[in-house]
Amino acid sequence: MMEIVVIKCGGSTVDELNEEFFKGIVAMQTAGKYPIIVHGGGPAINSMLEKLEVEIQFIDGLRKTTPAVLEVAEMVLSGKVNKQIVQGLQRAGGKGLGISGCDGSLLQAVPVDLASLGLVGQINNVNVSLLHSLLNEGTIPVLSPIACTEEGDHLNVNADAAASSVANYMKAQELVFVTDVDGVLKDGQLLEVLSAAQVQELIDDGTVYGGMIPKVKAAVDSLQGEIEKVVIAGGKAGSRKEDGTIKGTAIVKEATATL
Ligand SMILES: Nc1ncnc2c1ncn2[C@@H]1O[C@H](COP(=O)(O)OP(=O)(O)O)[C@@H](O)[C@H]1O
Ligand SMILES: CC(=O)N[C@@H](CCC(=O)OP(=O)(O)O)C(=O)O
Repeated sequence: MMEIVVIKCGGSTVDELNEEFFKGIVAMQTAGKYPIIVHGGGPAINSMLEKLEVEIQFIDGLRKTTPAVLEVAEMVLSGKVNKQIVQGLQRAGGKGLGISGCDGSLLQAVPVDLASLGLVGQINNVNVSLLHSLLNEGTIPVLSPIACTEEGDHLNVNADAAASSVANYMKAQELVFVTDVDGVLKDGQLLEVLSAAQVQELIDDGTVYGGMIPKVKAAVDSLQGEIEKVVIAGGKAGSRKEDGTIKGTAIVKEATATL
């Protein structure tokens, strides 16, 4: 069976990803696994919107996406950030292949709530045969989270949710969220293992807030499929333990330890 690993690169950390990170992904492929990257780019979209003086608004962690915002989000995600990651892979000796979720109807979606959120989508299908062809060609697909509707309209999708959908439709073994913190923290301490129930407690008591909420929710959603474990980890070089393994929070179906 193909061992597929979906790696979500957060926009918060994309500029910090170094050669070691990309070499790690290429090494994963050399070891016989099939990595797929899904990336975000929230901070880069914000800075472009600011330059263009377009209003920025988030509702429950999702960007309100007017047609003007979509144009900028698509340009930044599928143009700038996507190619930055492809370049990182290529410099590390990998066959990075950048593709937007709209190309080949890779990510198909429906609007979440047109009236309040505008052109924001939730994925209801993934073109798995196209992704399998790309994997079988030896490429490392790099997906930007712009999806399309049956009518061919483009929608902006939260990248954590997009990564979780790709992992579920592709029946991935692992899903890793790479972000700008070492994992889920409580009082400054890294929580190494969390169950779905514990994740909900941490949201309810405010320990998990903001951009960490869609990540832990996407992690819990993914555990309903074949995936046994989802990891939230830091992408910076400093986010590694002394033995080189990446620090992180594993979210599992059932955790044994209490918080
Ligand atoms: N309990 C928590 N532990 C760690 N980070 C948290 C927690 N709650 C909220 N956060 C915030 O979530 C951020 C990561 O989410 P986000 O900025 O959306 O990253 P990304 O762009 O990688 O998706 C962290 O930088 C931190 O500010
Ligand atoms: C609908 C929605 O919110 N889309 C996100 C897509 C990018 C993203 O999710 O980037 P991060 O992973 O860096 O947060 C946005 O426009 O910011």
